[in-house]
Amino acid sequence: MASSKPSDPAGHPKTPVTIITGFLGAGKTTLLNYILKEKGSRSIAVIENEFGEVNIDRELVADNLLAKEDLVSLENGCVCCSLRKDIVKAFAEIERRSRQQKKRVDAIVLETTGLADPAPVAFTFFANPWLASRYRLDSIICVVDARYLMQHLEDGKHSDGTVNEAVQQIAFADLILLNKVDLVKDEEAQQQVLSSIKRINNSARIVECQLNQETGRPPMETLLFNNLFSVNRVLEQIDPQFLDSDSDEDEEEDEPQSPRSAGGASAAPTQPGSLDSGQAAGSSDAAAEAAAAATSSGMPSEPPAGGADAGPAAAERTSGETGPSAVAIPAKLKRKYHMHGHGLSLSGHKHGRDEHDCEDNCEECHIVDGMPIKGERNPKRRAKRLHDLSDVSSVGIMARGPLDEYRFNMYMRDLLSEKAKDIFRCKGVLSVHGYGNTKFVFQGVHETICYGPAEQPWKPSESRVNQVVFIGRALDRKALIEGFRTCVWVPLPDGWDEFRDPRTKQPFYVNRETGEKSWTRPEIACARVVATQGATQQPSQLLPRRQASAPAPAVSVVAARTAAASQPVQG
Ligand SMILES: Nc1nc2c(ncn2[C@@H]2O[C@H](COP(=O)(O)OP(=O)(O)OP(=O)(O)O)[C@@H](O)[C@H]2O)c(=O)[nH]1
Repeated sequence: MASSKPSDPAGHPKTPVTIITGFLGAGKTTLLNYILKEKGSRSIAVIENEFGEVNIDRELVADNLLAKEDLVSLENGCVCCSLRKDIVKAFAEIERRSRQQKKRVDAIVLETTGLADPAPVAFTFFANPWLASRYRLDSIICVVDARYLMQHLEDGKHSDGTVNEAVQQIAFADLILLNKVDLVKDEEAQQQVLSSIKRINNSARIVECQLNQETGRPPMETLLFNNLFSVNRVLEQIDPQFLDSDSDEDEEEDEPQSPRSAGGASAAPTQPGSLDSGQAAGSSDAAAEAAAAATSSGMPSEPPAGGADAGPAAAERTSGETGPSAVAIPAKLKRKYHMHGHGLSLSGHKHGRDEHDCEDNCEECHIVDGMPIKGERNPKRRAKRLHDLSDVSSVGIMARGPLDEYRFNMYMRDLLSEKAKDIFRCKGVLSVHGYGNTKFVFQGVHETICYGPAEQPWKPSESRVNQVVFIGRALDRKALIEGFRTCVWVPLPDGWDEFRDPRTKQPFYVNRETGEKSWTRPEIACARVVATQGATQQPSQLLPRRQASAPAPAVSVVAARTAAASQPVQG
């Protein structure tokens, strides 16, 4: 177990897991930061999943963590599809770290990307014996953006049967935080949002809130350790096939491999996503280490009922050999699951060769205690649901050097005036010229955009790299990068000073010697003159040497393109 004894007020022996879901920009990280700030003496580990090429959330969450080891990042993909296999590895990594540091973990919060379908994520806690033996799904919290919900529901309508992420997120929620109520003043619009939510999910608790305001947040005790997740509710009201396997990915390789089964090979995450190895204390084989640590460390660990305490791989072995596994599910569910899985009667069904009763345990059906055993699964699968993100991509940009405030504002203004509908989300961490050590955070959800200082300034040892990510539909990668490149501040040519129009804040430039005033930044004006006047003017006369020879601002683009951007993926 991750902890010596989780301090779960409900008295559960398993560590509770809270999944935070909700569309891009709804307020998930704001909620997570609130939880981390208000957690009191509880020790909370975080698994944070980021769709974008550049991980901004890690930066935004890190300040509220007691230790950087409390955060495991799953980057550049969705835990519901491309990174699904990494969920178990992330939990194993948390266990490895908590053992190493001899500290308990009371609860784990998993923040999914705004494009994730929570169903396959939740399913993993039932399908994977190792996870199921040590963790319980406490609740799925869906943060809803009151301002953009209607647009997201409408945008997500697919005639081809693919998943609408916004609908799935609400449908699977046990608690819905209807956030940003401050942005919807119109009562009719508020009612429309509320009734749309209720039409999708009328059993979840809905709490209207304003997560970015101290006075608008729900009480902490309603968020964690609330034991709201109910498999029965999911089966009865949302997805009768919830517990059926849904993809080939649930096969053997779903598990982190044991050193034995993998021949010592690394279970390192595969592209496009990656477990945040930067903070993984050098471990790329989290599962193997967890297995080793479990047997060698002096850390007390919970003995799960199924004897699956020696890491995920061991759980795989024991559940297959000795059963029953540690998975405890209600009798009603077992029956339901079993009926599902077989599509036959609860007992006395045919296996092709003989007929027998196997309600709870059946070697032939690979059912132990009513649950499928890893790799020896119930053969019936639910129809695959396409989690189609083929037209959604992310563009990550990293640039060294402070930004020119005005140019960056203009760049964003022009971009959003054209593409706000398609840019679902943009965010970044910025260094801005003229603001000393202040680190700026920039957050955009469609056309709503805001900048503000981060909780912590740039540290002296920190490399000041601007990091920005855009997530949306039909993004023009080249234009985004080129545009951003022009925002990096470069020194003025000698003899020029910058001023600001007091009303519009637009900068203008004055030549000290000649008194010439220009609204265009001199070095660009000079370059244009050169271009248009050709050989009649020498560039070196117009462009001061310092400027002419100044190195181009280093703008680098994160190489990997989000996998989901190029092809539909299963989830
Ligand atoms: N007006 C308003 N803004 C809010 C509220 N809650 C959060 N925000 C802002 O919404 C923006 C997005 O918030 P995040 O918490 O980063 O959203 P997210 O769901 O984590 O975003 P992704 O992880 O990118 O999907 C930030 O600028 C927040 O400050 C609120 O109640 N009202």
